[in-house]
Amino acid sequence: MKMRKLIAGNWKMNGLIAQLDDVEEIASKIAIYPEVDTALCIPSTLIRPAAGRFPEMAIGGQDCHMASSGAHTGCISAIMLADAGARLTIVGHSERRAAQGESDADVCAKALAARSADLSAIVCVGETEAERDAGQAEAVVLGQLAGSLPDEATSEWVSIAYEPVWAIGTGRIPSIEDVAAMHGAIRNALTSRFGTDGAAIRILYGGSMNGDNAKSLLAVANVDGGLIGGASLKADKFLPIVEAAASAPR
Ligand SMILES: O=C(CO)COP(=O)(O)O
Repeated sequence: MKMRKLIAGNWKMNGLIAQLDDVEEIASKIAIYPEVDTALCIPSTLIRPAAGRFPEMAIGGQDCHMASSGAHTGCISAIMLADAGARLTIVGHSERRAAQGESDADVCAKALAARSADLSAIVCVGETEAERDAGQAEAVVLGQLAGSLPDEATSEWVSIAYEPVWAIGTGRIPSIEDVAAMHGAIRNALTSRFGTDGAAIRILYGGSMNGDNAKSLLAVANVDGGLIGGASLKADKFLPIVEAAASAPR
């Protein structure tokens, strides 16, 4: 199925107010690529200033609590993200699954909380290196997908990000064949669970995507965009990925 590519940045715990100058550069150039959807998931402290200064950019959060409010010191709810001007949020990133012990059921509840606040959700899945070496990559990823995606998921508000844990921040990426196999397996799982709409849910690849490898990754069947960490922090590293998405087959 032909679909618009989505290139989303994940700044993680990086970025002070001065770094909004990079967002300004990105925001001023994305109009050159109207065929690509772009988003930046930035620290919560920057959402309000970024959304106010760059209304043309889709600004997002990187996590949300499953509850809308309450006694959860240090947490942020989806409705708070939306109130600050976010249009989307990442949920279930492997760094949170590992460091905060988030389960598939937690991620599922967070995705539903995002939906309730009218946010889109990027739901992340991905295997560790040990799991891949043991030949379990596909089973792990499909298991995470089954548990992390709510039955209410539709292509309107959900994207998947396949991020092999061992490819994040390492400069290593899977072979093109392995990317094709995993994205194909995810696509099959989506269509068997959600029918024709499952064919329209975007599946992003994440993990060391950069201006040099984006073109070949984005040409793979069922790679409908990218979730970009390190290379999203600087406009001159992020924009070449958007450009590669603009010229990639749809
Ligand atoms: O974790 C990632 C995006 O969510 C990927 O990070 P890198 O692009 O820095 O490898």
